[in-house]
Amino acid sequence: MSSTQKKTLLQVENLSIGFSQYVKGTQKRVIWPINDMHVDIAEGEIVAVVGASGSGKSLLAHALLGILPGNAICLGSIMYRGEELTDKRKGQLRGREISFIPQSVNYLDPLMRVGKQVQIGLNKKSAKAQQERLFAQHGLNNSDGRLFPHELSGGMLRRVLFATSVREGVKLVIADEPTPGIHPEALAEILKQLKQFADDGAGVMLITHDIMSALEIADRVAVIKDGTTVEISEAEAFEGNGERLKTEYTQRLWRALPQHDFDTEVTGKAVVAPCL
Ligand SMILES: Nc1ncnc2c1ncn2[C@@H]1O[C@H](COP(=O)(O)OP(=O)(O)OP(=O)(O)O)[C@@H](O)[C@H]1O
Ligand code: NI
Repeated sequence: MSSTQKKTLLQVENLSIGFSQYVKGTQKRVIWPINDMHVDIAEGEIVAVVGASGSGKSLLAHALLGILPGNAICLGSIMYRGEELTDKRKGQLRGREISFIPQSVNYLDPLMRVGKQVQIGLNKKSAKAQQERLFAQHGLNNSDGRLFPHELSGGMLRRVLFATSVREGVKLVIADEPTPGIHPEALAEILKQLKQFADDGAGVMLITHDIMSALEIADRVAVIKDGTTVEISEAEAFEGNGERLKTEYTQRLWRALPQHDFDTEVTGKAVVAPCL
């Protein structure tokens, strides 16, 4: 599906994020890990955001959710459903219309049973039943709900995190690396669920290192490098030798994936890969 056919849900333009830091004790300076980044998502569209570690993917997610640290400076324009996404609005929509699947399981409360955590934000009356349904859908046992985060495996915790994102009325899903530490079957299930969000009309931002998995469901791919957007291309452009990709950086990234080893042999040229 192309974004031109659908209504724009989210439009990020000229996003820069800086942190003021003290140097030499008292002198302050600002570093800018995100510089002039842009990305947009239409209703019902899945946009994968890929980029090397430290390129600024999580900061982008946190800026959209309004959960950047207090010393962060955020510039640029974030439009959501045609209106500026102010800090106040971010707070109102977070965990409701805008759903977040965080990168780290540390986002879970270590002192609260995981079942209870999944019930947060659900209608009080039906919360317990709905949580149990979500657990079943995510391959978790009913009895797991009584456990605390430290009593679950990494893979199980990721599934709990995922269950916290499924809320009625979700219009934008931001998933930050939802798949590491997950076995292939669960990976397929997560991709299927993200696809389901999109089929139900939500926009999905899928932040990941795993381009091949992302391409199974993504409509477009935004490539991030050093805090800026290098390229946004239709998922279909990621095929063959990557001739349809716009930048050399993305072409190198694509050709360096393990699946494309044979290309190096055919051309006899060594591919210098930007690492993901
Ligand atoms: N609170 C902070 N203060 C200063 N710099 C920060 C802060 N948070 C993040 N950064 C810097 O911003 C850059 C981008 O970080 P970010 O976590 O967004 O990367 P990422 O693309 O999500 O990486 P990964 O794939 O490893 O999760 C990094 O260089 C990081 O050091
Ligand atoms: Ni990250």
